Amino acid sequence: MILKTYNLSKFFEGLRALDGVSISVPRESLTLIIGPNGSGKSTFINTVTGFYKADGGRVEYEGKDITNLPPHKIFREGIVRTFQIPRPFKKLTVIENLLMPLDNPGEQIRNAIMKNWVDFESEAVEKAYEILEFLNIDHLTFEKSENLSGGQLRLLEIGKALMTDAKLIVMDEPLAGVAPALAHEILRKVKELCDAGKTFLIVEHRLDIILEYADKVYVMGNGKVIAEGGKEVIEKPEVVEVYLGA
Ligand SMILES: Nc1ncnc2c1ncn2[C@@H]1O[C@H](COP(=O)(O)OP(=O)(O)OP(=O)(O)O)[C@@H](O)[C@H]1O
Repeated sequence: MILKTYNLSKFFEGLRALDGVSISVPRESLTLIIGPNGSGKSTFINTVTGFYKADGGRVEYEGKDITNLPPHKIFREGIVRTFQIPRPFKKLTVIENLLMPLDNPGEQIRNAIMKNWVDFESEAVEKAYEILEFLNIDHLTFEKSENLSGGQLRLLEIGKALMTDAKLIVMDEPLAGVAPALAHEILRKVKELCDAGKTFLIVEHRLDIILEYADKVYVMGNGKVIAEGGKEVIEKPEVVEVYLGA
């Protein structure tokens, strides 16, 4: 297991947003977290990646306790979180956005704006081109990000995550606003990346599209894990019930 949580809890003014969540994320796989609105999925991801402080429990990454480390330290351990709302710098091109590091953008933003390409290491530039090719968006290399479709923006987000060399990529609703054909393409790329050594932890609502790609599924309800298993887990009565009740 690359990531494990033990009884992870997070309270908001008495509300148990996470109520003792224990999950295990197998290496080089796609682990999916589903559940109705407000069940705690985003809170879970935010707590694992250090954006929220846990009120109880433990997070282990590669066997190391990373509970409540600040986000930049968790990032350095090898976990990258892509955001629910893609936020590339709109006026910059795709390649410029890729060359912008996720952890410490300050100096590099200036370089990109000033077009100081020489300041980018040629190794990074080469890697960016390889990633664009792999993601089939190399025709957009010099396109301004504001001209990208929802799905293309998600691919750019994945590209940014790949630039970091993180082993675990955490995504919140990567298919929101993405047309079905491109959504499937994104997921096929995710699976290829799993085969190449990456691990994905994904929160997603579009079960009709994503379920067939999931290696492991956790279902949340009211801040707890109410079911886990393969894709057939959604047929369990307790899962149907939690969705109906929501
Ligand atoms: N920063 C916050 N402050 C107060 N309450 C919060 C905060 N973040 C989340 N909550 C509450 O915690 C509960 C779980 O919310 P969370 O966003 O984790 O659910 P979710 O499963 O991701 O929902 P959705 O699918 O709608 O994104 C909700 O009741 C929500 O209102």
